[in-house]
Formats: sequence, C-alpha cells, structure tokens
Amino acid sequence: MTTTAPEVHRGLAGVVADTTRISTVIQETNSLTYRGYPVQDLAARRSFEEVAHLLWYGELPDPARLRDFRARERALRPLDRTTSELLARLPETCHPMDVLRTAVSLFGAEDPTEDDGSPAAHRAKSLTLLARLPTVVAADQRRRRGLAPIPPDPGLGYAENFFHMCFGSVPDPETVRCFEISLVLYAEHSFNASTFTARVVTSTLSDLYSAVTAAVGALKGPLHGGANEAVMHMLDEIGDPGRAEEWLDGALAAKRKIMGFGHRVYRHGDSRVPIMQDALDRLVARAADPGVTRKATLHAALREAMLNRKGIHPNLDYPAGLAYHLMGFDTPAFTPLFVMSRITGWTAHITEQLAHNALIRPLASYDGPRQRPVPAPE
Ligand SMILES: CC(=O)SCCNC(=O)CCNC(=O)[C@H](O)C(C)(C)COP(=O)(O)OP(=O)(O)OC[C@H]1O[C@@H](n2cnc3c(N)ncnc32)[C@H](O)[C@@H]1OP(=O)(O)O
Ligand SMILES: O=C([O-])CC(=O)C(=O)O
Repeated sequence: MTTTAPEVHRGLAGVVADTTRISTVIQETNSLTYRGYPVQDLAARRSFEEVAHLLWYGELPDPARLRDFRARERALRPLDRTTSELLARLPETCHPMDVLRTAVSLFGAEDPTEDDGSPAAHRAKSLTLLARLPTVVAADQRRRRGLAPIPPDPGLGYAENFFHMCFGSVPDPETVRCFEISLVLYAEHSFNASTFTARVVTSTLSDLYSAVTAAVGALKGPLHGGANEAVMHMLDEIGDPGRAEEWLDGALAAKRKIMGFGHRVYRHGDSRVPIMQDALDRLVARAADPGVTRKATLHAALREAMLNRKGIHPNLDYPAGLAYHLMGFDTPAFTPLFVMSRITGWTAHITEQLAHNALIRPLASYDGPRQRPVPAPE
C-alpha cells in the first residue's frame, strides 16, 4: 500500500492558521488596515496612544476615554527600585533586547494581580507594559552611555516622554512626529513571527507575560525586528554612497540576505514604507547636514541597486533604521523601539487568541530513520 506524503509548508508559508479581527494587508490595494482603518490615515491623523486604544478595544477613543487612557498610562511609567536595580545589574555585554526580555519576565514575576484570562485583566497588564517598557529602554540606553536614568515626566505624551527619558530634552515637533509615525506603523502586522509566537504560548493557556517574553525573543532575530538594527550596521559597513552597487554585488554573490529588504506577505513593496520614507525625508531635509545627506544618499543608492539587481523592495525596517539613527538613538536600541510599539499588537492578539482558543500544534512530516530495534548495550 502506498501512502502519499502530506504537503509540507515550510515556514508555514501560505498557511492560514486562524481568523483575526485586528489587522489585515489588503493585497489588491497593497494597504494595511488596523480594525478597518488604513494605517496611513492613522499615522497622519492619530497619536500612538489612540492607536493602542484602537487595537485593544476595537475603536478609537472619544476625547474623555483618551484623557482617561493617557492619565492611566502616565501614572504607570515609573519603575520600582528593585526592578531598576536588578536590570542595572545585567551585563552591558548583553543586547538591549535581552534586557527587555528579562524586564518583561520580571514584571510577570512581580505582578500580584490575578491573570484570570479576562480581557479586563489583560488590558490592565498590557497598559502596564506599554507604560513601563519605554522607561526600561531609555534607562538601558543611558547606562550604556555611562549616564544615570531620567525619571518619566507625567506632563509629556508617550513619544515626547521617551525622548525626555533618553536625552533629557524633547526635540523639535517634526522629529517627535516622525518617531510617533514609526510607532503607529510598527504597532501591528497580523500573524508575523513574534505575534504568532505570542499566540502559540497563549494557546497553551499560559500567562500574558510568558507570551510577551517569548514574542520579544522572536522579534530579536534579524529576519524579523532585528533587521532595523542590522540595516544601520549594513549602511555603516558600506560607508560611501559610491560603494553601494559594488557592495551589493559582493553581498549577493556571497548569498547574504540584504537587511531591510523583502517580505513574506508583500511582494510589491511594504505598504508602510512610503509613509516612513516620507517622514525620514523630512528629517533629512530638516537636518541640513552634509553627513546626514550622505547617509540618505547611500540609503537611496542601495534601495535603487537592490530593486535593479533583484527586484526586491525595502520593508519598514529599512527607512525606520536610518530614521532612528538620525533621531539620536544608539543602533542596538532600535529593536527595543519596535517592541515599545508592537507590545500593542502582541497583547491585542493574546486577548483575541484567548477569546476563541485552540491549542496551536501543527504536524510534521517525519523524514528520520525508519523504526528499528534498539541494540543490546555493548
Ligand atoms: C518588520 C519585519 O520583520 S520585516 C522583515 C525584516 N527582515 C529583513 O529585512 C531580513 C531580510 N529579508 C529576508 O530575509 C526575507 O525577505 C524575509 C525573511 C523577510 C522573507 O523571507 P521569505 O518570505 O521566506 O522569502 P525568501 O527568503 O524565500 O525569499 C524569496 C527569494 O528572494 C530572495 N530574498 C528575499 N529577501 C532577500 C533579501 N533581503 N536579500 C537577498 N535576497 C532576498 C531569497 O534569497 C529568495 O531567493 P531564491 O528564490 O533565489 O532562493
Ligand atoms: O509581517 C511580518 O512578517 C513582519 C512584519 O512586517 C512585521 O511584523 O511588522
């Protein structure tokens, strides 16, 4: 009797694993919507806090709800002394994503409130993470620069407060806006690897912090969120705009993956790129600095060369990487900035997964040795 081997979908490519009401990429128009709203309109007209509310509650907040949401977020920002001291003891040789992963795990261990799996309990925990993660990221960047942490300022909005905690000042509104746009664009992207990781952990009825800790680990990799950092390393490696084509040919010949290019879902370009690229262009123009212009020229030259050689478009990490550099953040802190935003999407998916849970447990097509007898010990 012959049995046909089951069809294998490596990397789960093309597999529809569940339904979701949170976001979708509309292939025909190459657009991304959060709860039905086009992300470019959200980025142009709404704050990151409003988008977080939208992802969690399904609707944009009215002014009273937004006031309440903002007040609660601002009150939750400070870290307690024990947490700060524990995180400050982690070696500076570890990656900032390791600090963030440890921080989420620590928050979970310290949280005395019950995780009954209800949306209300999850939203409270999600808001705590949204409020505290920037405090962790900013303090970690400062300690690596040999500087003391700056406490959060409850008088400032989410994006402004983050700059304040990192640098002790808030930059011009254009720079803050560019950062806020990146947060809106990074917030959610359906069943990407880190979100799916969070859903897998949740599907076992584990807790929210465990799911987010695992998601941070999945995002760290350079094929996913780690690419925004890798983009900057790559631009530093190339150095000169005149070297872009030659460098690319060498990298492709060596079968290297070019960071910040390609996407599993988009085949004709990431719908978020034009919005982020516009914001980046404004930052470059505003800087009016020859060094900045040179980096932007290199960035554009590599994009053109990649399109010509391989027909592959950039993904969001490509413009976001350079934008974060121009905003003054240290390169290893780029992926943690992604976490500060994606925490909203992850936690929305955790709540959704629990609402109609099914254990996520695929099958494998076995191609190891055939069954054989265990030999007697020699
Ligand atoms: C926010 C985000 O997480 S966006 C993704 C960020 N990640 C990156 O930028 C890392 C670089 N990009 C990649 O590695 C890939 O494009 C991924 C992982 C994002 C998507 O990968 P997949 O959907 O599995 O596509 P896959 O890797 O099969 O690529 C298809 C073909 O395009 C090529 N390709 C795709 N992306 C790239 C790239 N960045 N550099 C060079 N070649 C590429 C592959 O080599 C492959 O060619 P082949 O058919 O000749 O073997
Ligand atoms: O969707 C993906 O595979 C990766 C991505 O762009 C994201 O998570 O924002």
